[in-house]
Amino acid sequence: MQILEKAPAKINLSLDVLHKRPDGFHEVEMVMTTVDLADRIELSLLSENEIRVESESRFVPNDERNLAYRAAQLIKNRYDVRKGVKIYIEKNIPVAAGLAGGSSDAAAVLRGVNRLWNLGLSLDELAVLGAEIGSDVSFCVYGGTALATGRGEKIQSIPAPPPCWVVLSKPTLGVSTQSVYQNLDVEKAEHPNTKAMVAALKNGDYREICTHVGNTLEGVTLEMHEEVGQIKELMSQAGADAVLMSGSGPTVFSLVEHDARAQRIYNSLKGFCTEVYMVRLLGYREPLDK
Ligand SMILES: C[C@@](CO)(OP(=O)(O)O)[C@H](O)COP(=O)(O)OP(=O)(O)OC[C@H]1O[C@@H](n2ccc(N)nc2=O)[C@H](O)[C@@H]1O
Ligand SMILES: Nc1ncnc2c1ncn2[C@@H]1O[C@H](COP(=O)(O)OP(=O)(O)O)[C@@H](O)[C@H]1O
Repeated sequence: MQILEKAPAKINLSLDVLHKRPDGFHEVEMVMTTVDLADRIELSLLSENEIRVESESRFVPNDERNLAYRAAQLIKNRYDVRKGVKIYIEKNIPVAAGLAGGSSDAAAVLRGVNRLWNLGLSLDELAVLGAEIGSDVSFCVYGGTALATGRGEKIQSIPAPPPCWVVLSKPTLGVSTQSVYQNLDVEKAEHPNTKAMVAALKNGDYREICTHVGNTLEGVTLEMHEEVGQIKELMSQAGADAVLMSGSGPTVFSLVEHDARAQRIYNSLKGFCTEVYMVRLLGYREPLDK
């Protein structure tokens, strides 16, 4: 028996950091949405009682360091499952990019082993488990568009943005989420208007969505890596409707309504960095088990 799960990347349409908490994490308000750039996860039963991870990507560890491995291990231990699983990861999402690739793989494994091992858990139950793996995993369990609060694990579904193109561009450097949060000065940083973003989504108002994109972490990563600013500049010059860094970066995305303009932005970025993608928003909760 083989199970396939699509593990899509996310972008943060807005990301506000409110304050640092006593547990070391930061309290956030994030509006997140999935895009059609996805890893493909294949799960199959193993005759041995073990977890095996395989991938052709040289950036992905094949042991406990892999979030997909940890997801299988967590659910196996919690529900005392005495069966094995082979997890094959076709890696298409850039790694350490601010696109939650690892978190989405972990979420896909939670959904997938739930089916493979006939555990009958709900998405809400999987999302609670996901929070033990990482702050972004709960959102990735559901996909779609949501307001994420707490340290990112409290999820409220909201309407998807109107259809548009998303052009993503990642400079050839990785960013550690932990170091970006460590270097953030919450008082001095810029803060987006989360309420206005949520209202824009509820109203299906594309222009207002573009007006209210914002990311409190952007200034920190911009300060560390000038390439991020250069990509932002190129995208704006090429006519993007909105330009923002996703998560802790370094990937920058633009939202674009018109096909020809999206293609122009894609082409102009291709001359600047190798990892450029032009994709559609997924945005809504699609059945993720294709
Ligand atoms: C910034 C965001 C925005 O979506 O995404 P990425 O840039 O990683 O994609 C997330 O908040 C990242 O979520 P995730 O990558 O799951 O983070 P975790 O593994 O839980 O935490 C990594 C480290 O980031 C810091 N951290 C994370 C989340 C949070 N709300 N406050 C924090 O201070 C902590 O130092 C933690 O040790
Ligand atoms: N399945 C996985 N895919 C990608 N990265 C993974 C995975 N499992 C663990 N990692 C590790 O997690 C770190 C962050 O990866 P990723 O989720 O791609 O970034 P981000 O949190 O910035 O979106 C990387 O250092 C990577 O080695």
